[in-house]
Amino acid sequence: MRICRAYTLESSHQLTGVPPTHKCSRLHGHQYRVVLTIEGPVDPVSGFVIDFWELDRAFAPLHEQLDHHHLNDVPGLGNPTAELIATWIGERLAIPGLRRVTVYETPDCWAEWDSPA
Ligand SMILES: Nc1nc2c(c(=O)[nH]1)N=C([C@H](O)[C@H](O)COP(=O)(O)OP(=O)(O)OP(=O)(O)O)CN2
Ligand SMILES: [Zn+2]
Repeated sequence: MRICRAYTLESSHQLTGVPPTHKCSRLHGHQYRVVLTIEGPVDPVSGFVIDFWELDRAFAPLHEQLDHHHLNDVPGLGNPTAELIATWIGERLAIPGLRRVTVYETPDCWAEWDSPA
């Protein structure tokens, strides 16, 4: 079974790996959508793979660091592309069964980090 939990971030950034002529080298912001995907068996007592509240607790410190912040200033996120934000989140979340972190930069553009395990 797979379950998913989505969070919203309002953050600014500018990309440092693109030429100065690229519009994303300039300061701008996005409403990011972060989706955590967890895979595992359904516990026969709780009926849960994992309690959504446990996901909230695990993600809260990262949300605190990212939401309403300039992402370039977050340690480890010097060039905050969707790919590198998804990796940053995936590498910092210790959630049993975490399979995927999806970061939507816009409704039409997203990146997916898959757990190496
Ligand atoms: N592979 C990636 N490509 C791009 C990324 C990225 O993270 N990974 N990021 C950007 C910029 O951050 C840019 O802001 C993305 O927005 P864009 O696609 O331009 O969407 P808009 O909201 O600006 O919509 P438009 O319709 O294009 O105005 C670029 N590339
Ligand atoms: Zn952008």
